[in-house]
Amino acid sequence: MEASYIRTTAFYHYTRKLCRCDANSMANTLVLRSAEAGRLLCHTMSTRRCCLLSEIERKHHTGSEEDYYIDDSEIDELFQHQMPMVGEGDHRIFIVHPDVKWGSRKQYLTTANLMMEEAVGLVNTLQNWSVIDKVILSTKTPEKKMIFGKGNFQTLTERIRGTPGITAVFVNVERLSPASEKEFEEAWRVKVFDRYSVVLHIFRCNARTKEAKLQVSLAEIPMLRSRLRNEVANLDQQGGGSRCIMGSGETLMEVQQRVLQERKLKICSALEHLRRKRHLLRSQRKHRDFPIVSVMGYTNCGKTTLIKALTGDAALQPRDQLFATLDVTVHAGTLPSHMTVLYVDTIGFLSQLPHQLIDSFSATLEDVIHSDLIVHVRDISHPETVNQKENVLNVLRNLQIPDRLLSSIVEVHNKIDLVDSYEPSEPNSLPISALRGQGLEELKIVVEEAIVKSTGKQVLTLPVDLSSSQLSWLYKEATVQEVDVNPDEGSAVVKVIISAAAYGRYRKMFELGLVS
Ligand SMILES: Nc1nc2c(ncn2[C@@H]2O[C@H](COP(=O)(O)OP(=O)(O)OP(=O)(O)O)[C@@H](O)[C@H]2O)c(=O)[nH]1
Ligand SMILES: [Mg+2]
Repeated sequence: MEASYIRTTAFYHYTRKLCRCDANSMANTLVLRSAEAGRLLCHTMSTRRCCLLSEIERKHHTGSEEDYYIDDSEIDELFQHQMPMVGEGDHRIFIVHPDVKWGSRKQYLTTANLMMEEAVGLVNTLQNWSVIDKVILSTKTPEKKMIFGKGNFQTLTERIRGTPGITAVFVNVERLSPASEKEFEEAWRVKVFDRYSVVLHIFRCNARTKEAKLQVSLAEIPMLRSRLRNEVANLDQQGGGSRCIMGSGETLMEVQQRVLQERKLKICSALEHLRRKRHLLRSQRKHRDFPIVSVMGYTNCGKTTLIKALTGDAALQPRDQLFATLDVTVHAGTLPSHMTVLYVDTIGFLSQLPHQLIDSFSATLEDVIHSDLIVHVRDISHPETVNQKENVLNVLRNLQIPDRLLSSIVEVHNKIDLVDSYEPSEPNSLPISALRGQGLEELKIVVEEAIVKSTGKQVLTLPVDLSSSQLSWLYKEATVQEVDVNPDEGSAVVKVIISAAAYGRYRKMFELGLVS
């Protein structure tokens, strides 16, 4: 039987299968087997989901409250069924770092050795992944399909093929083009990953909450798209990929792209739902007038450890792992004046993190834009600490963080316990050890001063009549620092930190005598 006929028949059965899907079944994993190639194109598809999607899309435009709701089991299902980008199980990795020696692509903020160290760190973060061998190769054309020159590529191919046990090669570039990936996989006969796929896999392994799972699923879509393009190009070469599936008027590529587009729409809708919920929580927090401090920094610098030390929140779990925190979480702590602040723990930064990945997670960082202060934590014991700082500041600028926040950042030098005879290298930075609890009281004082400044709160001394509800009102709406009671007169002098809005309300209620 002619090969293209077999393919067309396979597409036909595939389409029929799509149409015959039981509308009540939650998901149907459809496997298209291209008979002669023996390849599997597995794609998850559910007719019910498609209906749901159009419904979501429709509601999206009408904008009613429960529009975006997708229950937990559906999110889990979506997350589980989306193809894991780098395969399951163990990997023994060969790392290649293409080093650009000059030109616009050269990394001026770092060195090839340090970039390689970071790549090793990424691999070691994953359970059951290990580095078998690694090499730094210079290149002039990192953007070209082949990246490496002919001679280098040949030597590299021989070395990879000659090293037993390798299951994948990690090319330490932000993103490989589908063509390069295909070329390399054919030459090296193992899977090929780039920074995007490895980081995304770490995210996938660490995603615990609904939002993180949805964001990972969203970030995976561009990879699924390019993989699909590769698969269809392969079939095309064999003469059938872009043909219409019988009777449908759509090619396989178009069907698959549509499925992905629909999936993307669904994820975006669910994220929008969660974002709205977060917005509501944020406005409730604001209403309660608690200042918000966002704790940011490079991955593994000690953000979670610091918040744990400042708040005593036992639920926080610092881990010696890249991207241990994938969700924004909020934790209450107290400053020296007894003011309650909310510390926001954020996702860590990494150099050369692909933009699509940042985009997917930037929604998570929305809270930062609405905070009153940013604390930038630096791992001062890290050899790359200066470059890491630059990287964090660059990302913050790109995230459109307001100038008022950028200009008031409190910089913290963490892990001083790991640095022999630490000497402050920069003015206005605070040395601490979050792990050992060093420098935390000083940090709290600085945070308090910065908060008072940024929120426009004022420290006031108010005379209070103890027979009225003034004092309890102040305890509720402001931060009471000191109460000096005069028992004979039944009054007190109270030192408070209070916002302009709360003071306005106070005056209206008590000083103007409306309430006693
Ligand atoms: N020696 C020392 N280790 C620290 C200090 N602060 C944090 N660590 C360690 O650094 C590792 C990372 O800490 P985390 O608090 O999880 O770092 P993070 O910035 O939240 O990391 P991500 O969430 O992955 O971005 C853990 O093993 C901590 O115990 C410190 O002051 N001194
Ligand atoms: Mg963390």
